Amino acid sequence: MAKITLSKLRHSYMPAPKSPSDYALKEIDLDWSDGGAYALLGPSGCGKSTLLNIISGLLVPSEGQILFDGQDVTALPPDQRNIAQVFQFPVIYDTMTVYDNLAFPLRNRGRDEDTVRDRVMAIAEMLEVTEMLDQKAAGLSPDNKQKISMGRGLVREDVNVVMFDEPLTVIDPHLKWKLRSKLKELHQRVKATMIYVTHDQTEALTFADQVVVMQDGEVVQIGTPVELFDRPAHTFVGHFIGSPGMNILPCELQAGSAHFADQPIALEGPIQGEANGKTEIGIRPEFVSLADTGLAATVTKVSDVGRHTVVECQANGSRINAVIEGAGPAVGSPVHLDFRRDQTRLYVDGWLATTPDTAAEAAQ
Ligand SMILES: Nc1ncnc2c1ncn2[C@@H]1O[C@H](COP(=O)(O)OP(=O)(O)OP(=O)(O)O)[C@@H](O)[C@H]1O
Repeated sequence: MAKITLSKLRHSYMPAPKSPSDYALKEIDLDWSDGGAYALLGPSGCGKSTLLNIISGLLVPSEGQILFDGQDVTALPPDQRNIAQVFQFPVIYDTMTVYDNLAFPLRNRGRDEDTVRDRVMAIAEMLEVTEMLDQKAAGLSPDNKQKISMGRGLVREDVNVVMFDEPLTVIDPHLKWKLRSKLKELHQRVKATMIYVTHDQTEALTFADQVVVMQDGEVVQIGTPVELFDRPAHTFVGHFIGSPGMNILPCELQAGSAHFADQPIALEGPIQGEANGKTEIGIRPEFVSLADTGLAATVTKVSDVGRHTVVECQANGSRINAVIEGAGPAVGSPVHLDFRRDQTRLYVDGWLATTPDTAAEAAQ
């Protein structure tokens, strides 16, 4: 396994790129540490496949370098990078048995049959497919075919990185959660460096220790699932992660305080920098509550989502979601909303601009 470094990486599909918008990947500097479980998360078109293809060697970046354990591999073709890849659709040989499919990557590299047997049996046991080893792959369900495809990616111990590209696309929704947790468990057992590419936040947050969130060719935040939820560095992360996502409200700054709908809104702490630009308040629905006083709003929708209720409100032309316990008020009711102060953040031009009030925290 290897540490992977992306240094000053940029890529444009255009022959003579000029402005930043001509680049599918804007400048990316990133370290993927040896043995880490990473997810690359972002909406369609943000540049995930471009980045994956650059790491695997299918694409040579317009600028910058890729290093494996400090060694420059930017110009190396895919077969010399020692990478395993699992794709959206199963890549297996239908006419071979499951055993031979799993053994293929090892036999291909000339491993002796004892080593092949040890590895295949270990991977089959981890994936719970031991009883299928003698079956022809052609007869397997799509889920099991994809499991074997994952097994082929994991069977070699000497790869630099295992990359998964939206691997659960073909999996039945009710089996997805099973394979998601299986992959997490597999990472803990095989301890390989793994990069999991997805546009699905649940998949990313279940699998990864560190999630790299991309938008429009840029990495906007790298963090643990908890960090991304607690302190989104950008409104995009706040909105993209969470269900429903963070409430983002336009606001004005007056003498250093944020005002929404002509009301002062207490922020978590001091504002860093000049705060020149578009100012917005960010607060997660989990920290908005219905109260006797506070921001006046009207309930527009109430959704019972199982463990809690999402109350959607309108205030001053903005939608504000609150997540509450128990039944919600009737649609059309006037309500007051209270924002938990230590969770109320300010964003300037999309980027987080407040820091926690350490004095208030210390007093708690
Ligand atoms: N071969 C290509 N030629 C020109 N433009 C491309 C090419 N491949 C991708 N792009 C553009 O580069 C940008 C990033 O695309 P990319 O496929 O990397 O995103 P993605 O996040 O993987 O999206 P998806 O999940 O839909 O595959 C997009 O604007 C896309 O249109």
